[in-house]
Amino acid sequence: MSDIVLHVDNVHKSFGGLRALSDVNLEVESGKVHAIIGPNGAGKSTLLNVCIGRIRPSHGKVVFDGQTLTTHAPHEINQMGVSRVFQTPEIFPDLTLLENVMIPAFARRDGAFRLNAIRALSGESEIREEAEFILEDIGLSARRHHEAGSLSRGDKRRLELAMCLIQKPKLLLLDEPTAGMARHDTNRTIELLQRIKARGMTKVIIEHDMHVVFSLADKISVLAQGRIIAEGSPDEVRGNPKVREAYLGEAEA
Ligand SMILES: Nc1ncnc2c1ncn2[C@@H]1O[C@H](COP(=O)(O)OP(=O)(O)OP(=O)(O)O)[C@@H](O)[C@H]1O
Repeated sequence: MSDIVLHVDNVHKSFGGLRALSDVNLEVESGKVHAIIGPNGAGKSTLLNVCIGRIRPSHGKVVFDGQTLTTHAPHEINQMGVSRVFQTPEIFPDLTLLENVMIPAFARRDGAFRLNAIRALSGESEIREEAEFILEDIGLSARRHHEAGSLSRGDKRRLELAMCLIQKPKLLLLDEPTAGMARHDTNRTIELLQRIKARGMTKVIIEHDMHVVFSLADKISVLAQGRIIAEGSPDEVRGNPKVREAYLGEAEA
């Protein structure tokens, strides 16, 4: 029997007269990678932002692990076990990579970022060890004492992923995790996400790069003009003529 951890239930979102999402329903299975694809302006980021509490839907709700997310603030949703990687990395450029990865661990433990407590970090050996392990895992260990602002865009995105992983989320939401990366960085990120998948973490991923989508996704939902127009396994979606017309044909042309 399937085990659904995330339900998007009849979600609508309008910005003034513009309908960004219309009657969107999704079911995300525990431990799986669920990709959301679609052309530019389809509503993918809006949907992700509804899931993390940054945008309130005009109608409908999102339920995660039996709790309604749409009535909670972003930091409360984070405390419930939902982490996200944004299109533009949200890191602390003046702090070292190690400090960047340690801070969200305090947020997970204390319920808030303790930016002013950086000097106390050295005493937190358990969290430091965990952060060192994660930096090793994502291949940034050699630069752990460098300032995060000195990293390339691709490495900043991987650092942000590490900042999510230390929170041990039950659900990880990724908004174009490989955007702006060179092919070898993209492949490293795919390999990292495959390793995380093997550990059973549920993921929702928005991605334009079909190589990434077909390498990772168990299920794909296709959004076009704010509506889900197709859903299924990668093979089902690849062969769906509506999808080819709305998106894949365009991407593969
Ligand atoms: N805050 C906002 N105010 C007004 N319109 C918005 C806002 N956010 C998004 N939109 C509009 O809603 C629609 C969906 O945008 P969204 O960013 O969710 O699409 P997307 O599928 O993520 O696109 P892309 O792939 O280009 O990132 C677009 O027409 C966009 O211009």
